[in-house]
Amino acid sequence: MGYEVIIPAAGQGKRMEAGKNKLLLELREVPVLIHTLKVFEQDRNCKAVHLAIHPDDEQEMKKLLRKYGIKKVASLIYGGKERQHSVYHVVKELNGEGIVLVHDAARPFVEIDAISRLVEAAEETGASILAVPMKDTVKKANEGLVSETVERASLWSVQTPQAFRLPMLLDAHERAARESYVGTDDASLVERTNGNIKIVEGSYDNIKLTTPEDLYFAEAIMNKRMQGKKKGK
Ligand SMILES: Nc1ccn([C@@H]2O[C@H](COP(=O)(O)OP(=O)(O)OP(=O)(O)O)[C@@H](O)[C@H]2O)c(=O)n1
Ligand SMILES: C[C@](O)(CO)[C@H](O)COP(=O)(O)O
Repeated sequence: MGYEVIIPAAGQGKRMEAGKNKLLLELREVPVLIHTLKVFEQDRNCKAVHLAIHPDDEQEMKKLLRKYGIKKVASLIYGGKERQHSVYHVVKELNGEGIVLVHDAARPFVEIDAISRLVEAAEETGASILAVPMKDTVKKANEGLVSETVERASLWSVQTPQAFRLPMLLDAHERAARESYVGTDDASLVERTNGNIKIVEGSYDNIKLTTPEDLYFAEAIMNKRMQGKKKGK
């Protein structure tokens, strides 16, 4: 059940328009990055955290790790131009055949129960992803005109963490690098190597903080969790 986790945190958060890496923004006076890292600090199955960072954030992030007593960060590695490059820079440094998770630093609301179900699935199939059923109707379009409505029953909104046996993840990244393929998640690279990827149903709360309005959703999720705690849930 033990796993290591790669946390890409080397983005610039351009769509958040905060003028700095969105991971340094605070939710209830704690930086987003720390909210995310605390989940893995608290999960006893997490053996080590590997953080991909931007050189410009290095000092600030190191300071935060000390301030909040984050102990499981085993390596800090400079990321690359795209998220995928940041993950690859870390994957290359890891050893063994165990389960490795990749989790966006910008998803602070993932829960330990979901991580455990994800890891269990990856132990069976070699790869698994968290996802939720699509709620919207999705259409394809050409130059602003609808060309097709996609069958919703088979559509999932994909989240992180995503879990893989390390050799499978490494092979997929090496192949993508050789073929100059850039995908928006790690599973899309594994799909190209014909890996079987199990979908594990997650929670709609596990949002990625991407644009400014996501901060309002984040506040609502934190409120809901506080209320739950007060009621002893
Ligand atoms: N070159 C990059 C780009 C992104 N990420 C990380 O990947 C996660 C998901 O990416 P996204 O939400 O797109 O973050 P940003 O790239 O920071 O945002 P934007 O695209 O709006 O600039 C984030 O934790 C981000 O820090 C990364 O490690 N390296
Ligand atoms: C990996 C991911 O969070 C899964 O939903 C997503 O694909 C990242 O994409 P983005 O382009 O960085 O928002």
